[in-house]
Amino acid sequence: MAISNLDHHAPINSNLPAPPLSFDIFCRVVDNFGDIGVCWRLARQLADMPSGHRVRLWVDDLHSFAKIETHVDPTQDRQIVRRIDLVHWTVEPPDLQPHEIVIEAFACDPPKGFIQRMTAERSVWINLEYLSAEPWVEGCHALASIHASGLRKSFFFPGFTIRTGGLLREPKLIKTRDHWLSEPGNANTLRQALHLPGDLSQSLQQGCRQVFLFCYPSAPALGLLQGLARNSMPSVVLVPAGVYPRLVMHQTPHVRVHEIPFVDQTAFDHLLWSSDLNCVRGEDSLIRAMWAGKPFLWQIYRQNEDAHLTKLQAWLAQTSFSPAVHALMQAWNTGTDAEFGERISQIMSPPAWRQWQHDTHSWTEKMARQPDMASSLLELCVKMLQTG
Ligand SMILES: Cc1cn([C@H]2C[C@H](O)[C@@H](COP(=O)(O)OP(=O)(O)O[C@H]3O[C@@H](C)[C@H](O)[C@@H](O)[C@H]3O)O2)c(=O)[nH]c1=O
Repeated sequence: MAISNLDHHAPINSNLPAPPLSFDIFCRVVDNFGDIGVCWRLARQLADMPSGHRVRLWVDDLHSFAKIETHVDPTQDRQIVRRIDLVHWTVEPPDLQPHEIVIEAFACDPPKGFIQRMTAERSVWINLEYLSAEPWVEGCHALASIHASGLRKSFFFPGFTIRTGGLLREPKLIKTRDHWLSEPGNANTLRQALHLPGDLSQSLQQGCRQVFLFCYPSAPALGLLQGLARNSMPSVVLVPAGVYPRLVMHQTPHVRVHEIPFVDQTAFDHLLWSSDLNCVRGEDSLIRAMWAGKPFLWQIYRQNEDAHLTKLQAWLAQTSFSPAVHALMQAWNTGTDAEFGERISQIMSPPAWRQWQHDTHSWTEKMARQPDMASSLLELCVKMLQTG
């Protein structure tokens, strides 16, 4: 395998080529919503850029997609949603001409016939990798290998440092968040749209704690309720339907649990922004919780041989959280309900909570100063087009 490393920090030759560009993004939904979540965000950000890039997104599972984007019709093999050309990627995919840039998400193997046509078109081929904070990522970002077709395929690694491909962040996201939060009516409108019962909405308006819970079934969620119960402030825990169905049986008058419907990615952000504590999972919601800037717990997607725990440690090492928050995150991923409940109740003491709020806020600010992923990806693609 021939490997080359394109210097992605070198300046772009501004003469070549002129935007707008055209993109194919291939997405196979392996599990859950993270694969399509990342691809959809990326597709939207590219299509929304002022240059007016053309984006075509190939997705094999339209039903999962429709849960996080209500405009998607799972019965339609071709449709335009938010100016993006959607193709249902079936076992017999349509023979379409490849665009200039082909993004293969998470090594999902575009169709063979399509790759052959990419050779004729000399399309730029990028493999978008999963997010990891492990140190080796910096050394592998933007490396290329020569595929059997003769095409060069470059490996784009998102990440938390400037030597990686960065994190998905729409332009002015932090300003948009602050503007949305500055109008308290926005949170109320969101709660109405989620059909929250009047008494819960009222409690939240009166300052009761809002907790958003998006986790895997192995999370010590009962421990979370126990920890919240020990705090003097009442809580309302909002759980997307199907995420933890048994939890509602464990609610008390002091810690209420309410199932909410799945929402689109914009409303998902609003939910995170308006909550006091966010429990998130996987890859994409971690980043969204980070942009919300509120204390959050991350449950990492489980991998064979506990590889995910190494990733969790690598990520924690890059944050500026206290040892108590490190232990809390570890307990959220591997601890019992009792252990987690004890730790969360300790961290809810006012000084520890303020410290966590402060540390999350500063980490978010630091990350928001780095280049965002879509811009870095675009920069790499332009260089690839220039170098041929
Ligand atoms: C609950 C909810 C989620 N979402 C979106 C937010 C995210 O884009 C997406 C959830 O994706 P994640 O947070 O990544 O978690 P996930 O567990 O759904 O997806 C996982 O899939 C595996 C295959 C990956 O390897 C994991 O890393 C992870 O990405 O769903 C909504 O838009 N509305 C909702 O109501």
